[in-house]
Amino acid sequence: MLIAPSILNADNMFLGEQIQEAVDAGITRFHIDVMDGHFVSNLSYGPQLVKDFKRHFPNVQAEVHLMGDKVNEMVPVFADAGADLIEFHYEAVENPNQIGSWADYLHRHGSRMGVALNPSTDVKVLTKLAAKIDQALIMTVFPGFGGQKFLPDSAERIRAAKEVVDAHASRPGRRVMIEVDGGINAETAKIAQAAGADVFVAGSYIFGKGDIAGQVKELTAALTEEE
Ligand SMILES: O=C(CO)[C@H](O)[C@H](O)COP(=O)(O)O
Repeated sequence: MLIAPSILNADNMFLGEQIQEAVDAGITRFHIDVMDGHFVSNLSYGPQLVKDFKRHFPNVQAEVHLMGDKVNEMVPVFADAGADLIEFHYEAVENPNQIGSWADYLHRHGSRMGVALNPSTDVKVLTKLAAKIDQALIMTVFPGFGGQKFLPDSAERIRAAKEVVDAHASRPGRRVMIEVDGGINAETAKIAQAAGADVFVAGSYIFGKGDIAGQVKELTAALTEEE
């Protein structure tokens, strides 16, 4: 189980301090939402943010969620910036048969690769990708903005995605992580976990309540408590 706070809801004027507070509370990976104003109607960060992040936090993972159309241009840019994992949208790629070669490219660069699926995309598309990718990001809201509500059919989609990746992960022991993103709080994280999620992206729940360490603690407790 891994919690990856999305910095989208952090206070940009105090970003370093807020990341440090989450690190001190036990966070080892951050989710960096990159939005192009076209694939989604919002704008956010660029490669300089990833470079600065890795300069200040070299031992903390930077996971980049590309919400943009220009996958072929952006993947190398963010790999060079030092991203530890890059995930782009299945809906944004022109030719899904090329996704496997991006996995090879990123592995050669020492990064990992994920594919993100919008709530309206059939998780069966993962069948052909599972042997190559490291992570499947199952969006639990439509991408673009933080602070939305976890979609009610998400548990079913997570369960179905897990079944597909487990069945097609190429060799025994190779595990494709299932990540969820959107509307994650202590309650929805447990629903997602019960359905098979491994990585939990939370933005407003961690950064929007004025007590980052307390929120990390609460989410960690919810995801580790015995039933
Ligand atoms: O990808 C995203 C938006 O497209 C964000 O990571 C996500 O929405 C996190 O915010 P919150 O936890 O507040 O829903």
